[in-house]
Amino acid sequence: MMRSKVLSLVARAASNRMMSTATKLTTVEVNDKTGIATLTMNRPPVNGLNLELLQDLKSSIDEVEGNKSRGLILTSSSSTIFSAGLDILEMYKPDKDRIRAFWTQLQETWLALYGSSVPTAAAINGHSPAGGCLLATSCEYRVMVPNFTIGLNETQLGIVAPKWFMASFLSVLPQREAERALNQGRMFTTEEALKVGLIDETANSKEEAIEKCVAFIGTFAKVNPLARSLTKQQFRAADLQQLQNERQQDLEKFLFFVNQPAVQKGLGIYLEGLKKKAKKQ
Ligand SMILES: CCCCCCCC/C=C\C=C\CC(=O)SCCNC(=O)CCNC(=O)[C@H](O)C(C)(C)COP(=O)(O)OP(=O)(O)OC[C@H]1O[C@@H](n2cnc3c(N)ncnc32)[C@H](O)[C@@H]1OP(=O)(O)O
Repeated sequence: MMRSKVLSLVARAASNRMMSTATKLTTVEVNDKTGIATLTMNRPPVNGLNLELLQDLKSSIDEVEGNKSRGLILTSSSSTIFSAGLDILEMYKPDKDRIRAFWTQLQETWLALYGSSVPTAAAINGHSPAGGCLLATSCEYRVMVPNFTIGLNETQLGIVAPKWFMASFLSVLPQREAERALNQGRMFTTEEALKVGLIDETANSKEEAIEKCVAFIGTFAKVNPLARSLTKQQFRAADLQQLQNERQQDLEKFLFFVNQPAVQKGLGIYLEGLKKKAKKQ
């Protein structure tokens, strides 16, 4: 390795603090110069959102809220996948207690991310279907690397995105665009996502995506943090309150829906298709 590269790695390590090492599925690294935290999902192969990853995500978001970071950038350790969305294995032939805990945790994680008091941005360095898109659209800004896809594809799996998934989508896209894309279960390429406004910028690499997220968060440098965060909360309060008010009904609806034989059959076929595709590669 060239000496300059070694020196730059040493300098970078010195200016970044690893905040959470106890959790294995996410890491939080705070840059000492910018004060911005990078939250990285690390559940190979596809960052499928299972109960444990959702728990780690929630505790990492809480950690960033608590450590006075100037902002939060959400990204992935994979070079091709931001997140494949909910881990379908949590929903297919589910364990009765675990699936309750799983959905409840998903609700909590969304409430924490969408309602976060710090500025949030997603450096989308890979595919981002369904729950992956939910995470990205829960942030305030999105920068995506080319040649990947993003969208809420639930109808393609024979499932229905709940109202709060739609709320995140609608905080980014105009209603007409959001409704059509959701009904179609449309996945957008990076270029299409930029055109329609689902993402804010493109970047040629994960590093560049993070730099652009840092620049976005930097736009708040001269804004009073309390005024900024209360303004954000007011924009998002109705969506957050709606889920808070309906959490139990939302859970029961999900359990009823996911346990329908037709839905189970559809999930089984979809999983089989994914596995066949993986074997061919
Ligand atoms: C009336 C109101 C009612 C309200 C009811 C509410 C009901 C709502 C319910 C649920 C909502 C769900 C939202 C979701 O997030 S569902 C998940 C949707 N995700 C997807 O469709 C993505 C599927 N995956 C892919 O498209 C690809 O895997 C991709 C992410 C593009 C990566 O491709 P590639 O790099 O080629 O990797 P492989 O396809 O080979 O996958 C590697 C292994 O990972 C497994 N895999 C992939 N995705 C998932 C997943 N989401 N869950 C579980 N497992 C997944 C895949 O099978 C491979 O496994 P293996 O190596 O064992 O064969």
